[in-house]
Amino acid sequence: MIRLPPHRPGMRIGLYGGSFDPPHAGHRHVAETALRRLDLDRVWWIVTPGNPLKERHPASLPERLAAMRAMVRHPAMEITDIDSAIGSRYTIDTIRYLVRRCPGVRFVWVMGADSLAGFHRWRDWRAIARLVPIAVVDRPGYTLGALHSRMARTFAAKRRPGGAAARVFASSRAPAWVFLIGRRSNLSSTALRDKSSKVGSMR
Ligand SMILES: Nc1ncnc2c1ncn2[C@@H]1O[C@H](COP(=O)(O)OP(=O)(O)OP(=O)(O)O)[C@@H](O)[C@H]1O
Ligand SMILES: O=C(O)c1ccc[n+]([C@@H]2O[C@H](COP(=O)([O-])O)[C@@H](O)[C@H]2O)c1
Repeated sequence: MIRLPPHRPGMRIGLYGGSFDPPHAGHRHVAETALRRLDLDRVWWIVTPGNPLKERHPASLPERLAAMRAMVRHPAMEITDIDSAIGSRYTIDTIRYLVRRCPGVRFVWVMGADSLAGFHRWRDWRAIARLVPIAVVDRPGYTLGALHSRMARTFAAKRRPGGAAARVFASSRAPAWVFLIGRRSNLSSTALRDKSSKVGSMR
């Protein structure tokens, strides 16, 4: 059995999965927004060995974990390799595993607006939505696509308010989702990779 970060029944824990190739301040913004606005006790970052929908192979897992540990220094945030430790490629499998392993913990899946826009392409996406509440942090360029996505339309009646009421969102019964609007970040890993390859080619 793999070792999980400390947890106990009743805790509200955000699960924030990603490629993080490389991690950037936009990722930190998402995790901090979820932590604060949903009044979470913890955010567990879950570094995927590889997004099943992306063809490009990311940097090695140890490299990405090291970069994230250097960037994320917050007592309520845990950087984990849960996906690879349990051999999961798909989010549904990771969430099922965690829900079974941690009875009484209130998990919330956390993601950016671009992920909501394409969520209906994820394996068993409806099952994910029925298993845990989902919090979505807005991202420039993706607001409309997210709010008109198949997931948003399918579960339109299950959308919860994102204002002060979001503080109790983690106790919602799934399916439930919230769209957190506010300060936004336009950073992306693609832009950072492009920039570093340009700098490299100028040397
Ligand atoms: N600037 C941002 N604002 C809101 N959400 C973001 C932002 N950047 C990333 N996210 C979210 O963080 C999670 C991990 O994203 P990911 O590691 O793919 O970063 P990315 O910048 O989108 O990378 P890439 O450009 O390589 O696709 C996803 O849920 C994504 O929606
Ligand atoms: O389970 C799926 O089918 C699935 C499809 C696409 C993305 N995901 C997950 O979504 C998270 C964000 O991925 P990414 O590459 O956008 O950072 C990460 O945890 C992936 O494992 C999951």
